[in-house]
Amino acid sequence: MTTYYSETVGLERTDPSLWRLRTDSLGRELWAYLSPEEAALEPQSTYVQHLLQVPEFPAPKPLRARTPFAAAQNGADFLALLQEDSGVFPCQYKGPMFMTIGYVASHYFTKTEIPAHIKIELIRYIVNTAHPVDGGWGLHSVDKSTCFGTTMNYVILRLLGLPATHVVVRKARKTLHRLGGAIGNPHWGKAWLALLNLYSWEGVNPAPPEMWMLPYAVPIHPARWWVHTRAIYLPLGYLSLSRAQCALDDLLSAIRTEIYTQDYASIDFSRHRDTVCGVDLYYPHTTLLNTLNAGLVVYEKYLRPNWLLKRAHRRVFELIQKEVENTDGLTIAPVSHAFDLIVAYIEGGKDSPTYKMLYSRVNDTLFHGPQGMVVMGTNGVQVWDAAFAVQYLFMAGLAELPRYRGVVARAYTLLLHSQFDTECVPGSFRDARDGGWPFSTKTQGYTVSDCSAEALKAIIMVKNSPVFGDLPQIEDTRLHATVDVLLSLQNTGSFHFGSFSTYEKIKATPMLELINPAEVFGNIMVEYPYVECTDSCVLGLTYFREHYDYRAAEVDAAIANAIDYIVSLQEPDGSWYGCWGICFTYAGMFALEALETVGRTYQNDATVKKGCDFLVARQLIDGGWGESMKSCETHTYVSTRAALVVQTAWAVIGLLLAQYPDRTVIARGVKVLMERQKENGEWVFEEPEGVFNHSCAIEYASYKFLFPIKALGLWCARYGDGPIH
Ligand SMILES: CC(C)=CCC[C@@H](C)[C@H]1CC[C@@]2(C)C3=C(CC[C@]12C)[C@@]1(C)CC[C@H](O)C(C)(C)[C@@H]1CC3
Repeated sequence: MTTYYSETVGLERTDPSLWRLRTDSLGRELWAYLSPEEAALEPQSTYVQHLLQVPEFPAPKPLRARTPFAAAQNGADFLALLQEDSGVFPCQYKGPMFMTIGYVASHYFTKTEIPAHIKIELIRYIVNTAHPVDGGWGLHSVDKSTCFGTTMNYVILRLLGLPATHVVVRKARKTLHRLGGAIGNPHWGKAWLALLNLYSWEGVNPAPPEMWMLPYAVPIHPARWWVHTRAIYLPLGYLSLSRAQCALDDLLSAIRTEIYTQDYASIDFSRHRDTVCGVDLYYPHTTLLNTLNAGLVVYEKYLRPNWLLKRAHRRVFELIQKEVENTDGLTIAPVSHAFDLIVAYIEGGKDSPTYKMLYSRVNDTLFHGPQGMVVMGTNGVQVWDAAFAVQYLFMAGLAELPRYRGVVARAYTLLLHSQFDTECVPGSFRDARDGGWPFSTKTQGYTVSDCSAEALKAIIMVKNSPVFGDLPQIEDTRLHATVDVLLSLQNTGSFHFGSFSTYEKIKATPMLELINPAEVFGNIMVEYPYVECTDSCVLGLTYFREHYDYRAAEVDAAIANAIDYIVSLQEPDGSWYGCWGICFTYAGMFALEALETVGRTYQNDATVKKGCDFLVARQLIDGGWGESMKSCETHTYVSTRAALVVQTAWAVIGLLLAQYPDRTVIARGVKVLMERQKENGEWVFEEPEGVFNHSCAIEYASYKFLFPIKALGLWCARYGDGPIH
């Protein structure tokens, strides 16, 4: 078993053999730590055995794959061991380093004890992801150390019980001081510190909740903002309005003396609302925002009438309660969940229904792993991975083989259980969702355009396969409902006509980005057009119309407009910028795949030709492709030195689907996939595969199986099986 840094600095660990991951038919993932007696009665799944490197894991011992099809099968056999009975392919959806602070700070604020086995593993994860040189933390796990990341994770370690003298804490404190101390935190960091009484609300920029009381018709109404940003600023508005802080105690008093480079009492926090450490600052304030903030500070201090303050509190809490109802207490993601939990605690205490519903979901985003436990970016990747697994096993010619029937059937069943069949509560500023699919689980409650389209395509593949006729069938009308949702999501107004965004249409001007107060993320204020989401929606709709003629004219128009949008978005050099996967390789694959569904190939289409030539020009000496997270931040292609499996698979898929003519180019990529595959059929983690908001890396653990299997299968479909020379 690997010895982790945390063990070398004397930190305890829990017993890997006592952890169990429990998933249910809705894809909920909950970790449990059993007693030895209980553990003896409930065997560990092969997924958990593999994840925690438990020796009992029944690693396959296949013959070394000599051909692409054999490699695809070995990969699929290994993937099957990573699927739970519920159909879920669980994964530690990790990368962002600013999620766990919510879990720990909300427990501390509400004086709720965190169980020891969770504490131990939360500490381990943070210690094991400390920057190897300076011991700090960044915005994400492969980032340089930043003030935000280092402060948040330093405070967590101290709140979870590590002493200020611990070597890890000392080293991180040194880096925090080198970064100018905690005074330089971005907005969300200042808010967390203020809630913990480690900072003053005087030094936090306003987040006026009164905006929620405006008529919806107002163009900058917060209900028109991106779902994640509005979900965070809703409770944050309440908390900054009430200046909520937990009582000062000895531990907090000590931390106050550790995280600043000057005496706490001497800090005039009101002068530091805009103080953000240079390395953190990805998205500086505009003059407009600074002017607005200055005006709001005066308004809050001298002008806001008390009756309005009370009304605003009421309005915000009412909307939080609706969010809780729409998501069964989960809320859209962990950052807002933690803020909402604190608001519910202030409003009604631990016995209030809203607090109880929120707290019942507090562990839904906690996920364990060999380095320790972390709060994930969402409550999982369930629908997204299941939809790809079903599709790609079909595309690789494996799905209908007896040995993979179970894998497909279980993933398909999860998809059936995950389709939305209710609408949100009235007055929650949410669109129709009946028929849509989420990224993670039905409980999370938020339709995502590309997840709905990819799930639709997966479902139709199974529905049309004779091999799966005995599975529960989904009515055609339920698929029509999906198309209704997809058609309702396309941007058909004046913003980026024909494109698809993530959760909703673009509802407000991208000019709102001028008042993006988060400083560490780009493009979070409103919905944006995304080439990947548009591509996926084309894939879903073109596959749908091959089998159904429901709303045929509108589907045709939606596809045509989307294709025009995709073509219009191509850069002069033939690339498309990817926002959710790293980066031009990811978006290039998706775009070429979408264009192929409408018959555009290398031979007959200039856009496709340029797209392929862009990728081929970046093939590495070793025959593969590799792209760095730096591409996302700089908006230019930044190659890695050596190939990465997932991006090589993406490039191979794009070139194959575009019918790129030079077989040898693609063969070199296929060879990399086969060489990187381990004896037992697995591909191992190399680099984070995903990104969001231009600046934060996030890992998609299933991609290293899903995309190579698809690439190898598509190669065989085009060139037949047989040794690659
Ligand atoms: C800046 C903020 C608010 C941070 C909180 C984290 C969220 C915003 C992230 C975490 C996971 C995340 C990247 C995700 C997405 C949006 C932003 C998320 C939810 C979406 C749904 C966007 C559409 C993408 O095609 C895809 C479906 C892959 C992802 C899934 C993960």
